[in-house]
Amino acid sequence: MTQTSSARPAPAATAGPVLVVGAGLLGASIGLGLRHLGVDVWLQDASPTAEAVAQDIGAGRSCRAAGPAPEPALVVVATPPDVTARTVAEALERHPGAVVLDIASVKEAVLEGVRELGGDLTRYVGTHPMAGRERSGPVAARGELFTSMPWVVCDSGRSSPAALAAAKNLAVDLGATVTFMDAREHDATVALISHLPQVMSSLLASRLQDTPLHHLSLAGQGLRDTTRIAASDPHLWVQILAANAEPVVASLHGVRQDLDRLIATLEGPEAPGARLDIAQLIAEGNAGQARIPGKHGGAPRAFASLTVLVGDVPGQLARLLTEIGEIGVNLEDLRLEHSPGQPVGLAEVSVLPNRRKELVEALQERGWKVVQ
Ligand SMILES: NC(=O)C1=CN([C@@H]2O[C@H](COP(=O)(O)OP(=O)(O)OC[C@H]3O[C@@H](n4cnc5c(N)ncnc54)[C@H](O)[C@@H]3O)[C@@H](O)[C@H]2O)C=CC1
Ligand SMILES: O=C(O)C(=O)Cc1ccc(O)cc1
Repeated sequence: MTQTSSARPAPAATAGPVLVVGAGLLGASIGLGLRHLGVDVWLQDASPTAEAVAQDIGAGRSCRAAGPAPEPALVVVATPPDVTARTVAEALERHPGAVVLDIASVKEAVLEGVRELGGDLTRYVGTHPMAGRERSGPVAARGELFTSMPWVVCDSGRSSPAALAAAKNLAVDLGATVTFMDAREHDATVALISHLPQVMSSLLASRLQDTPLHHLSLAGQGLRDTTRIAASDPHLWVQILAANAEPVVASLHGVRQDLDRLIATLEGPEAPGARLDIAQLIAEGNAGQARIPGKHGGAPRAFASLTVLVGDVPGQLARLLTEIGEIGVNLEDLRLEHSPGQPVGLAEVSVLPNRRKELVEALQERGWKVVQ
C-alpha cells in the first residue's frame, strides 16, 4: 500500500480531479499511484466499506464521506467487467466535460455495451493494465502495481485525440508502458497470454483438492509457480471468461489437441517414436517459454541462478543482498523459498551468467553456504 520511494516524484501529466468508480484492487491501486503524484482523487464504490477502506489507505477521498466531489476531468471505471459498460455510459452522461476510461480485462464486450447504451464514444477509451494480483479488494492495492508493466489502450474507433492522450498520460504517470491495440486484437491476445494461463492454473490446482496434505508438503517451486493464479477471485474470472469465451475456446482446442497427443503417446511409451514425441512436446514448451519477454518488456534473457542458504534470523536476507551489492554483481531476480518448520530459507539469486562463478566464490569466502 505504501510507495517505496520517498523522493519527490515527477509532476503528473494527468489533470485532476480524477473520479475512480470501483475502489477495489485496481481502482484503489490507481488512486494510490495518482495520490503519490499529488493528483486530486475521488473514490466511489457500490460498497461503502470498499470506499471507506480505499480512503483509509490513502487512495483518495470517499465521495460518501468527503463529498460532494468536484466535477471530474477524468473518470476511471474500475468495476467488475459485467457492470463496466453501464457504469461507463452513466459516467459519460453524468460528467459531460470528462474523459471516461475503463480498465476491464475484456475490451470488445465493454465497447459494444457502451455503443449500445448510446455513450459518447469520442470521450471514451477502453484500457487494460496488464498488471494485477490474485487477490481482490482495496486492502490488496499497491500504488506501484503498474510500474514497468504493459498497459493496453484501445481507441473506441471515435476516441478524440484528447481522450487518447488522457488514457496514455494515466498509464505513463503510473509507470506503465503503453501499447495501442484495437479491442478485438486485445481480446484475442489476452485469451492466450492471460486467460488461458488462468484456466490452466485453475485446472491443475483443482487436481489437488483431495490430495493428502503429507503428499502436498513435498511440493517444490514448480507446483507453486504453476498454481499461484489459481487463488484468483472466481467472481471476477467467471465474468472475464464468459465475456471472452470465443478466443479462449480457440486456445483450449489447441491445448486439447496436445493433451490428446500426449495421452496417446503415454499410453504406449514403449512404442516406436513415443519417446521422441514426448521430447518434442517438452521442447515445444521450451521454445514457447523462451519467447516470453524479460520482466520489463525487454528481450528474453537467460540468467544463471545460485541458491544460498539464509538462516531464519532477522536481517539475514538484508545482509545477503547488501553483500551481493558490495561484491558488485547486479541482482537480476530473487526468489525466496521457505518451508514451514525449517530453520533456514533458500534464496535463489539470478545474475548474468558471466558473473555467477565470481559471485559464488565471493559469497563462499564471506561464509555463505551456496547449495546449487
Ligand atoms: N484483478 C486483477 O488482477 C485485474 C483486474 N482488472 C480489471 O479491473 C476491474 C476491477 O477488478 P478488481 O479491482 O480486481 O476487482 P475488485 O473486486 O477488487 O474491485 C471491484 C470493485 O468494484 C465495486 N463495484 C462493483 N459494482 C460496482 C458499481 N456498479 N459501481 C461502483 N462500484 C462497483 C466493488 O464493490 C469492488 O469494490 C475488473 O474489470 C477487472 O477485469 C484489470 C487488470 C488486472
Ligand atoms: O497475477 C497475475 O500474474 C496476473 O496476471 C493478474 C491479472 C489478472 C487479470 C488481468 O486482466 C490482468 C492481470
